Amino acid sequence: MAAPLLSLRGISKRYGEVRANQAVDIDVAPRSIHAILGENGAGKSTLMKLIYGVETPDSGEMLWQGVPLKLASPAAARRRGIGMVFQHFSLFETLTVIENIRLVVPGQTRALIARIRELGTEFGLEVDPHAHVHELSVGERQRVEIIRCLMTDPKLLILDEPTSVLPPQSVDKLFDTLLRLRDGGVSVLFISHKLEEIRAICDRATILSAGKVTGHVDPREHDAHDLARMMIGRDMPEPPPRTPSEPGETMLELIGLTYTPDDPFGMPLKDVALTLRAGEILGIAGISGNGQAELSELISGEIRLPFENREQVQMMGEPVGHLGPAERRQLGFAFVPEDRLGRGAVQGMSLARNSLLTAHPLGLVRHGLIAMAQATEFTRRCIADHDVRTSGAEAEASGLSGGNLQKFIVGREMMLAPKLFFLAQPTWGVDIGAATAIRQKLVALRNEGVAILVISEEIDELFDICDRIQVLSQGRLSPSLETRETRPEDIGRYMIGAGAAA
Ligand SMILES: Nc1ncnc2c1ncn2[C@@H]1O[C@H](COP(=O)(O)OP(=O)(O)OP(=O)(O)O)[C@@H](O)[C@H]1O
Repeated sequence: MAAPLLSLRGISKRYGEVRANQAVDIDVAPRSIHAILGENGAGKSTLMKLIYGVETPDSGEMLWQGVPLKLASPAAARRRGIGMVFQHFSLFETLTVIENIRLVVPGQTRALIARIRELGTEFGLEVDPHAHVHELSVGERQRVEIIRCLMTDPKLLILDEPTSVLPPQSVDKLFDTLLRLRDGGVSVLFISHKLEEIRAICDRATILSAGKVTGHVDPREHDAHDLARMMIGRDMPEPPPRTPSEPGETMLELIGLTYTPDDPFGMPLKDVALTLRAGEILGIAGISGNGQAELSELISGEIRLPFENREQVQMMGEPVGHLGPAERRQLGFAFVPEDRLGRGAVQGMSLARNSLLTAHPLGLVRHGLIAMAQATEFTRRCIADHDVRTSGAEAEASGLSGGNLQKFIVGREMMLAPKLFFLAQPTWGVDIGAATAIRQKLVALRNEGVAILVISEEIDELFDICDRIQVLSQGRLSPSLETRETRPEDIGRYMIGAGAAA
């Protein structure tokens, strides 16, 4: 390989007892797309934070074009030519594209606009500099983030799970951009759990396991099964078995649900109808931003309807549209929100205290006082049964890797033994082994008679586990489609609002 652009030698980083990176050696070649693969908690994000100057290594050396590199901050990394696009975007919605860019990139507005257009044409990142960010799709927002990085002429661009937020059409467009960037002389470091994507565009892949490098491979020479085996140390798990079942009583019903959000950037829902019975899994397909957030909040009770419209949402046969989340939970409803940091868990609290948030009715509070021993015991069981990799019940939620926190939240809600279980993006950021485990558990619950509603952008996931699928597009819900009689293209047609075809 040509002299590396970036070399890591013996890089280690600990958080307390956790050795997040141990003696990591990696060479990133110039003009390459280099994947970092590994299970949840393997240390991928930590490594990227070290390279971008968010954290400093405890030991080891980084070399940039052969010269030792010490970074005190992300600003220092950017000055050296290292840029990073985070999973959670950092744009101001009420400002325009150019206003957002001007906040971090110096220069005259006219020259900046010309440069935005130039980069857009060169790398397939077309976006209107005068558009307000709230008007843009997720794919377009990501383009703005990438353009903003490119304005500082980076030689290395780091992308942390860039495709997890994108609909399929935008993924292809992003890959086209990354290939053009590579051909234009930029190297890309790319974290993803999607092995097929890695095979499609990466020249090299480094596999991390428990903080250590366990291999460097050319991903094009291995199939997804091979890569999974290297990553998780065993064969790729089988998709969950779905046994035929006779659906039981209706557990959730939405009847003519129409709702206009207060938020001017929200998506109104129009005449949404669905029925979910005990012993079935219903999937809601579609791209976020088409009413998913509003629908989730109306089902969870975070948004309440006026009393006179309460019949539009029914749970276990009762009208609940006017009730809040706690009252709905009392009926046997459990809920995993899409936003695990803002609403699923409180970052600054221990896992045991996070258990209390929703599991308090299971004897974790007695006579109005927290029963800490019970909360700890509940949390230990959740950690053990759901393979949450953490130091224990006292660990703070903020110290868990993204995928492990997701496993904890899903596990906590499953332990409530709900009759009606609703999950939004249940395996977002979860590695392939753990995602299959979650899907298997959902199917097992369905076989036991639980009614399960899943909102997901991952069509494969919905086809794996759902009995029926409905598509949410522009605030309208399609009719119910039997999964076994439906093809992904049928879902795609509803996603773009085209409806059924012969
Ligand atoms: N700020 C922190 N405090 C304590 N522990 C941390 C902190 N950040 C990361 N860790 C721990 O370091 C390990 C590596 O975490 P990291 O986020 O790098 O994993 P990852 O491979 O990116 O995982 P995922 O795929 O789930 O995002 C995990 O055990 C995590 O709990």
